[in-house]
Amino acid sequence: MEIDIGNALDSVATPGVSRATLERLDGRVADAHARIEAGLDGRDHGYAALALPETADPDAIQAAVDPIDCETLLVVGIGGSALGAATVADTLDLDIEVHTLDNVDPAHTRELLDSLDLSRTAIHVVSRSGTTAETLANFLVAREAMDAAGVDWTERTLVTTGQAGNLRNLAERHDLPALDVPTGVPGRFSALSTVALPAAALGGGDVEALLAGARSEAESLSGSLFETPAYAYGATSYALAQRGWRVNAMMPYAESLETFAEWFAQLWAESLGKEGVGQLPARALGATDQHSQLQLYRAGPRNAMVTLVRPRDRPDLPIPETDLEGLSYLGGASLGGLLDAEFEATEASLAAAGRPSIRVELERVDAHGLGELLYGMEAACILAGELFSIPTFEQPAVEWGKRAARGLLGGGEFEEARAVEEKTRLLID
Ligand SMILES: O=P(O)(O)OC[C@H]1O[C@](O)(CO)[C@@H](O)[C@@H]1O
Repeated sequence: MEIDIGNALDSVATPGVSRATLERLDGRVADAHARIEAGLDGRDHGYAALALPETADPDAIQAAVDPIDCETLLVVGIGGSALGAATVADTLDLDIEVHTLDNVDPAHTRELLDSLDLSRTAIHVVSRSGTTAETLANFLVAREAMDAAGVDWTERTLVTTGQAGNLRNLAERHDLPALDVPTGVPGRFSALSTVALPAAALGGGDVEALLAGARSEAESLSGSLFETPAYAYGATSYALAQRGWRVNAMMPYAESLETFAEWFAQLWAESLGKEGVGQLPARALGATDQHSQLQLYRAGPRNAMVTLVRPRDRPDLPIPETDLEGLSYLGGASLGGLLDAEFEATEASLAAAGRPSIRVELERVDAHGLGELLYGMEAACILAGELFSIPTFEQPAVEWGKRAARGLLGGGEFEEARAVEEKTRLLID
């Protein structure tokens, strides 16, 4: 993963980051790296995520999926328990279809289950806590659909969960194959583990290359942002946030990385959105969102930095020659050439408007490249969390709503549920 922070400098963006600021910030990066290294070595909660390229066990994951014969995998999970697998499945060319059930929309769940040949479908149900209502509800619905189709779901279900919890109990009661979530790794940092790698292993994806890509990023971690791409990204995003750029539009120029932008959104929002700080991650796609969101990023409030991601090498498709008026400049070019021109033009257009962007380049979008990107962004996020001085690995703010929903469903007495009923109303219809 190569990072170019040139367009975040104050010679380009207003306000941008001066080189002197980056030099000063590098002192704090060295301290943060020392903290990260100690946390990694001690396998401390959260930091343990950065050890996954070493601690993940691809053979155990392969052994868990080998008995499963399917054409379709249904990943039932939410947040970090779904986005990693969805990113791996949407980025890599797997030889199975992977669907993610990560919401409780009845119409969507019904439609998805009806569209599947359940006799050729396997379920990977994932929940670190083992108690997440949406995941367990969807699993109960999916297994009932298999029952109704005369399919033995116990033969086609793999579980990834913690040592305890409803899902662990269910796995034990039905003797389901179960993998452990990695110890000390919050969901949003767990893609390179038993949480998302089973989808890759089941679909013939190159798990070793994914981990090798992550390992190459791990080896680049050092005490300086000027030598560590991930830290350059994290530190510069932090410095831009401190200067009012509180939105981070993640804009990959590859359709296969669209879901990666969703994965990044959880990582960045749930890790850094605390104590009044953080950056709002916006999901964008290049070149498509040049025609929807770019107007705002160039001419709206001066609060959005853009992260532009692209592979240097990609399969291409020639544009046929044409004698159509005004189109000859396209004829003979290629879609990849056009996309790269769009990438560079968009980057330059932001600079021309004094708006910061960071360029992220991979050699190509493959298993190794994805491993680099996932690990690199995780390390960048952890570094940014150190600089923001916030508890990166917790997400206490999400619990209020869970208690309220549980109370509304009769799952216990929760004052939050009462607050829902006391909503202030001003109806206009
Ligand atoms: O894996 P679990 O425990 O089901 O949690 C799913 C997701 O829900 C959250 O806890 C937020 O509610 C995320 O941090 C997590 O990725």
